Amino acid sequence: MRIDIVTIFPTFFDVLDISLLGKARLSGIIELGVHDLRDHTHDRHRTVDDTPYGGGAGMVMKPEPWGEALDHVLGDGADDPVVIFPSPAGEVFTQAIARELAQEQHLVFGCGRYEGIDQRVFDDTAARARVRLMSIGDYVLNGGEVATMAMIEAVGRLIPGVVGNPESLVQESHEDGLLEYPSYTKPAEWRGHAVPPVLLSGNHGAIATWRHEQQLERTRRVRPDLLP
Ligand SMILES: Nc1c(O)cccc1[N+](=O)[O-]
Repeated sequence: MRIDIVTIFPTFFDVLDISLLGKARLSGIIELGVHDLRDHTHDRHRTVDDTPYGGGAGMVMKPEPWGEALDHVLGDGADDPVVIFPSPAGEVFTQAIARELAQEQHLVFGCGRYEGIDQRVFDDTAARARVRLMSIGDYVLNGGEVATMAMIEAVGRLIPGVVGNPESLVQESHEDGLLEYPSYTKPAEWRGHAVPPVLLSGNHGAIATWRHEQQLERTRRVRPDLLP
């Protein structure tokens, strides 16, 4: 998979050189390009924003630099890219969407800042690529970089070969629509807290039953909205 990111803060993504995603890049499983939007400006101040038509507070990101940057990143579009713009006005990013995106050949993330990106950038891009505005939650961030990082991690770890043991992807929160069960490791007793005896029983059937019951109880208590 190829991932491209357009941002005014390219060094924000230096962290993608480490850990699992860094290894995936070294092994060629993931190819990453980070592009500075200001490289697609042509004035002395490398201007990327301007005042909003219709008035209002804040600044809006200009269409020209975005148009040029996305022309560069999308190329002829032969690999059928999906262009994702993190936005509070987007569809909610879920594990199911992460699984969908992990099947794609080419993802492009457009990180907006200020009051957002001129709408015509979305419209112009949608004429030549699949465009999705995506939200990671109902709260206010200063831009799309943090959301992009979260989505890249959620998608990247699902790409075959990125996570060493694929089994570890199966029993996780949201993977089966439920929250994950509580986990324990040695010692069997710690500060007066004992590990649930069933986990020490060696009875795999009973352990599986207990874990599913814990998932249901936790989901009912914390995230009843996830239950059918
Ligand atoms: N919530 C938010 C925002 O306020 C700004 C950019 C992106 C997001 N988001 O992805 O959720």
